[in-house]
Amino acid sequence: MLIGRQDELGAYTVADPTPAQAGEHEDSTSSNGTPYVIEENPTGGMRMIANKDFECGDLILQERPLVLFPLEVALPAKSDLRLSLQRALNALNDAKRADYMGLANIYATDAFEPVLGIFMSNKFEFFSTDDAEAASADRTKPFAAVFKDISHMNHSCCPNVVRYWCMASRSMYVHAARSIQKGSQIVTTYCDPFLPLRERRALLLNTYKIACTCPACTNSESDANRVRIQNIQDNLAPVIQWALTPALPDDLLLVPSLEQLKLIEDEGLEGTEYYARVLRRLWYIYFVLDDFGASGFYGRMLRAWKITNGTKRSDVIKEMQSELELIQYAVNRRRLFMPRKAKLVRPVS
Ligand SMILES: C[S@@+](CC[C@H](N)C(=O)[O-])C[C@H]1O[C@@H](n2cnc3c(N)ncnc32)[C@H](O)[C@@H]1O
Repeated sequence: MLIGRQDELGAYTVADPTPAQAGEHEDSTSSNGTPYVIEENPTGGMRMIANKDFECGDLILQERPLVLFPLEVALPAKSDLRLSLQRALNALNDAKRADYMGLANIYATDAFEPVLGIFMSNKFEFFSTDDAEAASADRTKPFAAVFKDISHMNHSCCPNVVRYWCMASRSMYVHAARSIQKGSQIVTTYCDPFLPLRERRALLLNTYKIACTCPACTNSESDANRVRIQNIQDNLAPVIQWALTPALPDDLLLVPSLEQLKLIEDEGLEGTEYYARVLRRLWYIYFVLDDFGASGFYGRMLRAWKITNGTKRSDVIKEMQSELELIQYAVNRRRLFMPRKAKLVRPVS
């Protein structure tokens, strides 16, 4: 069941969810003081800065939007959008309306009215990960929303966060995709980071008036690196095959997997599914090699990645437990075919 009411133009009014409705998602940040601050950017506008150190997987914030629309309502060409926005704003209290009107408006000099310009400048578009109603009816229905804090996050093609929408709690979750030091800027991506540089450049300029200067946009090898990353398969067959063939070298798959991991980290794309693919491989490979320390390390990273990307903790644990059984099976079979080590013969005294 969706929470809140939807008016005839599609805007949702946001009602507080009960804990049960809020669903089972990652725990909140328990930090001393605020985990982030919004401050002026020396190059103009505002930005979000980490106010503490975050580890990969940490929850940075969970925020409910000021306004939320199905995307079909939120297209600027829709003449209803202005009216729908006005209604949504009227439903907010004065403080929240002031928060909305205080957000950046990159279209201030264009023909858009301020409420529209602010919406177009600050909206995030997303799919719901857990809306049972949408899942059965129309799983592909996207939404757009504007947030008081999240909308201050600037763009990078090497984002240090991942975000997902939880329909049950009507909120956006933002997790650290890698370690973020206190004082660093918290940045998300406004576009598909795997688009070629030329296409990202055009999209960012046309839609957000951004000339991106992130590490990926200033590295002439980044496009090729990102193509290589997209070639990483989600296929465990080669790992199982290797595990069942003890004659193959131990590092046959380990070396390329560690290289892939480094490539993704160098490109700042830890939040993408390709990172999870490599973590999963490393978790398997080290397990087969009896290096449980390293296997556990990558297994924990994979678990954090899955939770960070919106899978419920209990589902992740179930998923990973049944995967472990598969690895254990491969390991047992491998042992059967391993050459027995010669027994030590004690000299007869
Ligand atoms: C959703 S707002 C982000 C927060 C905004 N900087 C503010 O002042 O609240 C989007 C706008 O921020 C600016 N922006 C975001 N990322 C940027 C980047 N990487 N470089 C330059 N400007 C950026 C652009 O003006 C963009 O249209």
